Amino acid sequence: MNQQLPIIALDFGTMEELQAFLELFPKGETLNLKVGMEMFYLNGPELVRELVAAGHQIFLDLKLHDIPNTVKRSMTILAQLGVAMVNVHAAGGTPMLQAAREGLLAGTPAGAQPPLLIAVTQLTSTTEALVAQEQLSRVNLADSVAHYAQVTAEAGLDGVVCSPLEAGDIKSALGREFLTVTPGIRLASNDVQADDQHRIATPARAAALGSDFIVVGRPITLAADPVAAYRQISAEWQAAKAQTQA
Ligand SMILES: O=C(O)c1cc(=O)[nH]c(=O)n1[C@@H]1O[C@H](COP(=O)(O)O)[C@@H](O)[C@H]1O
Repeated sequence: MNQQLPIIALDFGTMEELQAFLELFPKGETLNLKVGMEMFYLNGPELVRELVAAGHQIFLDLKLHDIPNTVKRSMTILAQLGVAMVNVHAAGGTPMLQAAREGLLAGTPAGAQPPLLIAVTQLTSTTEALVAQEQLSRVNLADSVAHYAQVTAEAGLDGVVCSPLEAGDIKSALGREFLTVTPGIRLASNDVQADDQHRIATPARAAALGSDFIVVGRPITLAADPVAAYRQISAEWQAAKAQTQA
């Protein structure tokens, strides 16, 4: 998956809305696209195969969280779709994380690269209060994220989903190769519109903090001019990335 390009979250309620969105882009342009639960429940594997055939790089975001056997068998099936990235919840535990990896390897066609396997630490919609009061965590949100990242790395996965605010600490603790995929992206001009996200940052700040991939939905899909918003976010992300590498 091309780290220079934001991953666009395709969160649409109908296939017509999705098609209308994709048709805004020049024909043949390769995009990083995230198919999440909404689109997958609507049109499932067929949609994923179509997007892959059109040359796009797909993050299949189904956040698997179940017993190891179920996750393993499901991953074996998903690995056959030709996607570039899939995810699970780190809270599923080490046996489930390892089972996910085994399932992916078993299902990847001979000669093909297995999809990157990423674990969600704490959702970017999660707050300090929720971690304390509902998860009854003995540690704060940042420490919980760091711990889940450690567990994920030890289980042999490729990286985590976290907020940009936690990416730097995770990279310092677990190394440059361990990937951080960060949703919760808002432009400075729409910081006030955090929607249901609680731990947010701009594309530039996410790059400065060490994020490897940004995932962006509504700031692009709901923009008056989605392609212009995508270009603006891409430019900001790429410029800040280049600075961090200089
Ligand atoms: O795994 C994800 O992609 C994910 C994890 C997380 O912690 N937070 C999060 O927002 N996401 C996804 O990232 C996208 C963010 O969308 P926007 O808030 O519209 O930019 C949504 O499709 C979420 O499902």
